[in-house]
Amino acid sequence: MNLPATFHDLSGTSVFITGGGSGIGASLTEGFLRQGARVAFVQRSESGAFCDEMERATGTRPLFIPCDITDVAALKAAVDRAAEAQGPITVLVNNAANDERHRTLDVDEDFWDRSTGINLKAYFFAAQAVIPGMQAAGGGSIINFSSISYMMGNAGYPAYVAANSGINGLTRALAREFGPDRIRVNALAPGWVLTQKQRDLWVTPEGLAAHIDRQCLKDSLAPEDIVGGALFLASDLSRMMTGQALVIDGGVVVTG
Ligand SMILES: NC(=O)c1ccc[n+]([C@@H]2O[C@H](COP(=O)([O-])OP(=O)(O)OC[C@H]3O[C@@H](n4cnc5c(N)ncnc54)[C@H](O)[C@@H]3O)[C@@H](O)[C@H]2O)c1
Ligand SMILES: O=C(O)C(=O)C[C@H](O)[C@H](O)CO
Repeated sequence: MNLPATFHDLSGTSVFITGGGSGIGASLTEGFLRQGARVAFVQRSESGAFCDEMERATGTRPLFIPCDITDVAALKAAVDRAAEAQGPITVLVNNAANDERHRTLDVDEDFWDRSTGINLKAYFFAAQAVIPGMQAAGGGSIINFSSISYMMGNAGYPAYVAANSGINGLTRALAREFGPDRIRVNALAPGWVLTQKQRDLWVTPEGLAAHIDRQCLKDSLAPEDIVGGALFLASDLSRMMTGQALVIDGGVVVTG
């Protein structure tokens, strides 16, 4: 990954990323490591090979903690372990999500609870787990990954879309509550980012062409394209920015 900028204040920072071993999360892990940050990440699947790769590429090994983020006690234990090993967490990236497709008339209560458990509830409890450490450290930055899916009004995964809208409400509420502690809380909403998983599961030539037709910029987005926005929101460069949603989508959703 070639990063054209250095955010000096991120060097040595203790960063915690959910789902930091694959997809966009893997690029976030690499991006923060390249800034000299100490990165801990959680996900369910084994990540030894990815950590080896990161150590080779950046000179620093991320701390991988296996954890299902829908298990709130395990999530809190993972945050505590990361803080103990790498110092108080001052950057939290709520990135892990599940965009499994479903149809409204097929959804039962169990599916709804599982979906919102990953896509919304875990965001809240990860924030709750890091906030006392951020308060003690004199501040921090929480970055909540959302999605343009709810701005576009996408069909095909209503529980996911609802959670992504909810993430913006949560972001604003936490920004208001913890602003006096100098804890900034922002959302980052990517457009369609062509991870390997997206290519394997959801990308069709027609679907992609129709989507790019809606973008102002006609290139497709790669995971690396999202990293700069996350580094900016983590860094003091965005010192007075909180409660906002930063959209990186090639211009599908025209904001302003
Ligand atoms: N890829 C896109 O096109 C796109 C578009 C808009 C928004 N986003 C958002 O960006 C973020 C990352 O997306 P992505 O496409 O890289 O996702 P992904 O599905 O490729 O990766 C998600 C990560 O979360 C982890 N994860 C999932 N469930 C978990 C659980 N219960 N416990 C622990 N870890 C778990 C996975 O292991 C994986 O590492 C998400 O918040 C997503 O909503 C992605
Ligand atoms: O899945 C998401 O969160 C997306 O935003 C993906 C795309 O924007 C979508 O699949 C294109 O219609």
